[in-house]
Amino acid sequence: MKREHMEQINTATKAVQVKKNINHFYFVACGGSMALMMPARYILDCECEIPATVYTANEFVHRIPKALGTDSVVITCSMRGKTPETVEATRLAKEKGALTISLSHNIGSPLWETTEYPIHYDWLDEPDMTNHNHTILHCLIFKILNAIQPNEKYERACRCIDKMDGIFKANIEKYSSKAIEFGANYKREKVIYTMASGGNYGPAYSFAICLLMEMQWINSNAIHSGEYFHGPFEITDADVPFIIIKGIDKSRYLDERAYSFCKKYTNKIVLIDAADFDMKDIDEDLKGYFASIVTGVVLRGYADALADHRGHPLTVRRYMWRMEY
Ligand SMILES: O=P(O)(O)OC[C@H]1O[C@](O)(CO)[C@@H](O)[C@@H]1O
Repeated sequence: MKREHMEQINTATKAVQVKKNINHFYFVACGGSMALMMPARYILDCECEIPATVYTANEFVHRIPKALGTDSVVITCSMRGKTPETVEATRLAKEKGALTISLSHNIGSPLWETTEYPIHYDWLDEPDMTNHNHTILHCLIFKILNAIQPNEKYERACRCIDKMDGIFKANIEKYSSKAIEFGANYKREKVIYTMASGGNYGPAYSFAICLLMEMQWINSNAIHSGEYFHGPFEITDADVPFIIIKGIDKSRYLDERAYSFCKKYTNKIVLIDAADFDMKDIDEDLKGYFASIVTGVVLRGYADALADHRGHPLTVRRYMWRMEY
């Protein structure tokens, strides 16, 4: 990881450490940037007694959570740093006295200027993927955990961060032919559902709403594996495609149950099982947490292949950033 990224993370962590009675961690962003925060919230929720919630920025702004105040830590994220809802949520949080930390690819953006503790991340043109948003956020979360409740586990987690570039690349390679197969076989589908739970729900949600709906104009919905049996399973049929993620965290059973049922009624399932990920050198008790960000990277490969086979670049939008909304 680049030195400036680590310094920004350490500065933000120190500011959190100074707060003695943190009442709530709020993760606030929009779309893909919000989905990015779900695995981070999952880690905090599993490891720490302080409540953590993910908000879409405009709901945060309009609802203004009652507990938001001087004891709160608000972590916001925006790739371009210009999404008005996210900038406003950060401004509001600061006004309420909360500690604000913001991740952005865009130094000097409105978000960067609004927040107290900005953290930069690189994106696809940076070869070392430990500088990308997912790993920067994981690093921040484990550093915060270690600052507020020191534990050798979190120190080990911080050391795992350096190994993630190799792990991402090994898994991109491992899944590259499967991704191409997916692109070729699914290019004419009008609808593709995703299903996951636990730390993998965020990547599944991001794939559904951003990569399929926004960037490919393919109908989709991210179904929570636990919720599948409470409505969505009624649409299961031989011609209804699903991408099912089986995680290796505490909710794996939910994914296995959904997969077992689904596969009885359709063969149109693309299964991505995190147990097959190449996670060498990651400590056993931390694999589940890191696998969720590998899922996102693997899914991105599937989206690239789909876009390629459809001749529909991921950059094309009809409305986003083009029309008034
Ligand atoms: O991360 P930013 O710059 O706030 O952008 C948010 C927008 O980008 C996406 O995450 C992906 O294009 C959208 O879902 C969302 O509207």
